[in-house]
Amino acid sequence: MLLEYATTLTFIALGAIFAYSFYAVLIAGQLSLGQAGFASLAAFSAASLAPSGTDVGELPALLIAVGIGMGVGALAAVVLGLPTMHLRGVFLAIATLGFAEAVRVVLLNQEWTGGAQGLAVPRILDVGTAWIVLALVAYWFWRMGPSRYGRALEAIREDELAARSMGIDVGRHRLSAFITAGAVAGLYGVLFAYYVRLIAPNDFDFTAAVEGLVTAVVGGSTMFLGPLLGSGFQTMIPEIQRAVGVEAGWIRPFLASLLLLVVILFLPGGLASLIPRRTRLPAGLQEDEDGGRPSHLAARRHPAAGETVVSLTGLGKEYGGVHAVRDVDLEVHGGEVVGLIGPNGAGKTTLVNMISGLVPPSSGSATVLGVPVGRTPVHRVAAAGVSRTFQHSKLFNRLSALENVLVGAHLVSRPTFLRRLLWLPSARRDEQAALAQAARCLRRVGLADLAGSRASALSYGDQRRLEIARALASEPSLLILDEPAAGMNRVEAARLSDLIRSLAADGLTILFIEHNVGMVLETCTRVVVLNFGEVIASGSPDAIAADPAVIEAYLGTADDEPASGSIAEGTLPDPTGGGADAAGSGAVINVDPGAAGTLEPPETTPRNAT
Ligand SMILES: Nc1ncnc2c1ncn2[C@@H]1O[C@H](COP(=O)(O)OP(=O)(O)OP(=O)(O)O)[C@@H](O)[C@H]1O
Repeated sequence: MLLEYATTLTFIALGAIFAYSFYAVLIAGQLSLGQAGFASLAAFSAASLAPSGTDVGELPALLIAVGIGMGVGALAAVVLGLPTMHLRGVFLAIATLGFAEAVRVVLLNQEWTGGAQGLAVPRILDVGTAWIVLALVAYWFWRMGPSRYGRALEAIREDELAARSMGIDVGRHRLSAFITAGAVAGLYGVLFAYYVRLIAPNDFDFTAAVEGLVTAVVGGSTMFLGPLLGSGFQTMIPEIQRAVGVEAGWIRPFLASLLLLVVILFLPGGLASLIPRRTRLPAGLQEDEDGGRPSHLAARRHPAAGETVVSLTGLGKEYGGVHAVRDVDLEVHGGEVVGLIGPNGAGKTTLVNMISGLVPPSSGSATVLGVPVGRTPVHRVAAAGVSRTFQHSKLFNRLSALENVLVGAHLVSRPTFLRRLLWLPSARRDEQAALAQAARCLRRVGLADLAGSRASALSYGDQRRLEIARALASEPSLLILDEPAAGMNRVEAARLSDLIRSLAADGLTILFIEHNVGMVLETCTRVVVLNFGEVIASGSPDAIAADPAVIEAYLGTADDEPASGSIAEGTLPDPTGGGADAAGSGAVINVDPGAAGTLEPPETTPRNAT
């Protein structure tokens, strides 16, 4: 019975292994078509270099061939990956496709490959071995998924900028995913060669690459079983045709294309997304008491009170002719809660983007926690102890709230993937510590009940709190919050104010932008006011509330329309001078009478990308 279907079963296994080489990069959000080239180089190298089965025995010959093939595939991926890893989306697909086509044409014109005639290879692979290898590959990706490395790849796929800000070295992770893809494609090439008996460069052409990609996409790139489901489905179509007596050759590609269309339109996560994804919640997650910092996490030394955390000298940023920030001198010290306020377009977000390393300054210098920002990659600034939230939530939408916060703990948790492969108890201990840390942060912002919910399914206010929990998980020394209360109601904003004060009491230094001036005055130890990119005032909340320059920036000069309101009470008019219409032009400030320390429901305004 099994033998009757041996060929079909072997091709399901081979197709799935090839699809895993696409899955390896799709999981990190990369679209590559170079796998056909890796497989082809691996197949011909192994077939030419590996000893024959008659000399060393069939299994050793196959193992040596697999070793050569995976090595060649991985090496080719390094060579191709180094110059192309900065490319995104379709550009990476085109570059890698170009590589695969170049490999095909070169191999087609070589004598040692047999050219278009191909190269004879002994059949050593059988169905059992093919499935054992597939099981090993699937095991690799299964164990990788919930590891620190696997979660980092998923985070990169969901939002690369946010992943960088969590301390993930995106370039290194993308390259390692690409090398894995090369090795797995090489493995496929060798197994294919040692099964089909005759390989030709045209077996690894554009159609083969697209078929591998389609199999991975149809199966699903968010769950390790996806490639297997995709390959099973694709390979079974002709078998089903045969069983029902319809032999037309066009049916398989037609159904495969139709399925691809259906998956892309209605099932973006592929067939695997039909399998419910469970997020394991750590024991005690729902408990109210705060269990303290898990001892397995890497420790971080926070600056003492009064120590310089941020030092900006003559910092400026110019976009074309627009001076978003000009000549800012600012020091922030350990334990301070500094509020950054100013009218729309004053340069607040640009300033914090420079402090967190996202935007390089055009002039001046900035040192944050001892790191010179501007010359330091974002993930290194994060590693120095800077953590942030964004003006527009940048959550990992397809991950659960808990998984989002686990990614936030990337910097303080230990790598677990290789130890997970071996089921070492220490990996489990480290995972438990990371889970406990994530649970602690979720509890701190009041989201423990929603730990298993997808980030995208949360309310706007909860998403903002989740971003704060994610930022806290790395145990930062400097926490930067960009409009954290946007979208929160009054009660939530008041709770947020309490949270910020309690974080400061724990020794965190906090810098936050907020349009709710009342809340800023109530929460901060110092307020810095920006207008037209320049610092126009800096001082205690009381001093700022009475500062004539600040009042002028918000209320306008004597020549302007008279406007009523008080900074101290947080009852300021819109500084852009707009009414309801001005919302469309970016106006937002809490103008609710008597709303000191509170916020109105969200006013939607056009914002920067970050
Ligand atoms: N990437 C960019 N390219 C060009 N101009 C930019 C860019 N980012 C910001 N600017 C400009 O720089 C100025 C300051 O913008 P920024 O977003 O920093 O102000 P903001 O005080 O944060 O405003 P808001 O309160 O509306 O968020 C604005 O004039 C804006 O148009």
